[in-house]
Amino acid sequence: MNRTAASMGSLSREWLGFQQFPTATQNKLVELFGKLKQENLNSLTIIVMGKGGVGKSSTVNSIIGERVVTVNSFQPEQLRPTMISRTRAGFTVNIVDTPGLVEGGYVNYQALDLIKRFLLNKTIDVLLYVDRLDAYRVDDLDRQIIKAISDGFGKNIWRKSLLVLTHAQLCPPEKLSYDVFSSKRSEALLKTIRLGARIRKNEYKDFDIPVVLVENSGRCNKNENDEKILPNDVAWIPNLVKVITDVATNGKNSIIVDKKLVEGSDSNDKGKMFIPLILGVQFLVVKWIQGAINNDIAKGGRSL
Ligand SMILES: Nc1nc2c(ncn2[C@@H]2O[C@H](COP(=O)(O)OP(=O)(O)OP(=O)(O)O)[C@@H](O)[C@H]2O)c(=O)[nH]1
Ligand SMILES: [Mg+2]
Repeated sequence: MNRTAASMGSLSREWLGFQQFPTATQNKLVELFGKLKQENLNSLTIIVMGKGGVGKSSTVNSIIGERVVTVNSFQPEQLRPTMISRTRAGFTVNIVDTPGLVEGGYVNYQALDLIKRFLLNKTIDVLLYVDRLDAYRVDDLDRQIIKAISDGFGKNIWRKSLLVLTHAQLCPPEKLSYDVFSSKRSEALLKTIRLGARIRKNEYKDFDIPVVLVENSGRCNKNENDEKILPNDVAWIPNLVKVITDVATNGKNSIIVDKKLVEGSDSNDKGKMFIPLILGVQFLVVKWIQGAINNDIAKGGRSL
């Protein structure tokens, strides 16, 4: 487990943005990284995925404490994945920002393929699946994108994942309290993740996906220690990093992106093998229904 930044094939820089964090946050992060180092983990590779424009790049910038990737309000920005590596006191964080997986109403399978190729020979320790807290619906597209991630990286990636909800400094609609609103939104998304990843009821415990709320806005409220806080008073940056380290050390295997994974699991091609079989079964079913109808007509004719 002694993967260093050098062996990841990346150029790791001193983490200058770290000093931007308030002292209270810095102390908490140093403690968390210290715990990881005690477990012989000297680096973490985090990948950030989700639909377009949900705040992936903003979240990467918030974690690093610098504007390392471009944030764009009105057009899809990122076309290919980028890896940012920062080292602080012997601990390296590698974080991979990716292009949105849904653009213009469709799952962008090409983008997913690009991400897989980019990650070849890397190990994913944690997946941040990002969406917005301030949205009110989940639809079939959400399920499709989850399914695409599962097909691409294997269902087990959800054992190393957390759900990150941005735009968390909101006033809930109607009379809902903040906590009730955010748990309703989280539950709806978790349900979709279980559905899309085909996680069965008896597996829920094994695929326990934590939810973390995030507010990337510069106008985020702060506590007396100058840490950015949510309406429920949680200092969210140390909380996010804490949950990331929890997931990294949850005892489940990290996802190794090898050649087999990149080339072998093209589910579209796999699906094609079954087309003749499906057509055959369809043919038999149609024949059987036709037979039944003919039978009914024959019987009906007699009873008239
Ligand atoms: N208020 C608020 N705005 C946010 C938050 N996160 C992101 N934004 C804004 O949402 C817009 C899109 O953010 P990005 O970080 O570029 O989103 P993205 O998911 O990286 O987008 P793509 O790379 O195009 O897929 C920008 O205008 C951000 O400033 C947040 O937590 N709160
Ligand atoms: Mg982006």
